[in-house]
Amino acid sequence: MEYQKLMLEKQDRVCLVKINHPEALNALNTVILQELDRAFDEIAADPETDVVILTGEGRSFVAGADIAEMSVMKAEEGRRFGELGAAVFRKIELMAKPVIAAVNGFALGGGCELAMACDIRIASAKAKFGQPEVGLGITPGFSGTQRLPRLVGLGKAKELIYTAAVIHAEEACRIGLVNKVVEPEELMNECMAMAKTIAAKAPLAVRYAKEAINRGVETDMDTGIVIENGLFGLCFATTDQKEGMEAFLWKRKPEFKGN
Ligand SMILES: C/C=C/C(=O)SCCNC(=O)CCNC(=O)[C@H](O)C(C)(C)COP(=O)(O)OP(=O)(O)OC[C@H]1O[C@@H](n2cnc3c(N)ncnc32)[C@H](O)[C@@H]1OP(=O)(O)O
Repeated sequence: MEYQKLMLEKQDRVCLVKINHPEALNALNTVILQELDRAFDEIAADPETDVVILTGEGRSFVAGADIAEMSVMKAEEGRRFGELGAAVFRKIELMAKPVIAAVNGFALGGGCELAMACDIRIASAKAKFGQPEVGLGITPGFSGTQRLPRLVGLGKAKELIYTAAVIHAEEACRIGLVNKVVEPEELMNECMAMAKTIAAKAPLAVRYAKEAINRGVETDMDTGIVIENGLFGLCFATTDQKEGMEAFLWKRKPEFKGN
């Protein structure tokens, strides 16, 4: 499919999605949000992709939602813009295939929210994170008020959102907002290595694990355990479960087929 503001590249069952609007530090406008929506539908249906890496072109991951576009919005338009971003990010979060955010620079406002919708965040040592919205007269609007407390805890999330503080990658890692910080020149290698490690595992088992974790954290423990039981059981209907266990018992490498 054709995209104006995204670049998609596939390699070894990994799809790299790059937001390509560097002249505005990859600020998210309506066109980019709609293209992300379309791209993630395409990737979800692509039998050749098991893992996704999401990053930004140039010196920024995403410096937020497009302030110029938002500056002229009235209440109803603002609400609809928030709903669009929230829906696209939820699609990314719930997509069966794991998504790694390769945070190469600014991840502010909608950019931090986009990174949080991904499963795993690996950051360049140069990356900066924050929810600066209250300094613009708005709240976070692409689900940051919901995902940040779940990732870093209530007190830290409130501090970051109320003060609009911008923090460095190391601090983001210390508080649990990112998984790992690497030197800028190592970022894509590191993300690709992790993506390939995941892609070498049984794809359906990885997808069921993602579903169990995602649905489990949104419910109580007993319901979460029931969800896990169901998905664990489904694994035994796959040929990859037979292959994985047979390979272990015969002391050989498994060859997963994704079914
Ligand atoms: C629901 C979600 C809501 C939100 O996300 S609200 C937005 C939250 N984000 C922010 O508040 C960050 C806004 N951007 C900045 O504060 C600064 O940028 C940076 C600190 C990230 C970088 O500063 P520097 O290195 O001096 O670059 P530069 O000259 O400010 O930016 C280069 C070009 O990028 C445009 N740009 C940057 N961020 C945005 C944005 N979020 N929306 C629209 N445009 C943006 C600028 O205006 C400029 O453009 P030009 O060269 O034409 O002057």
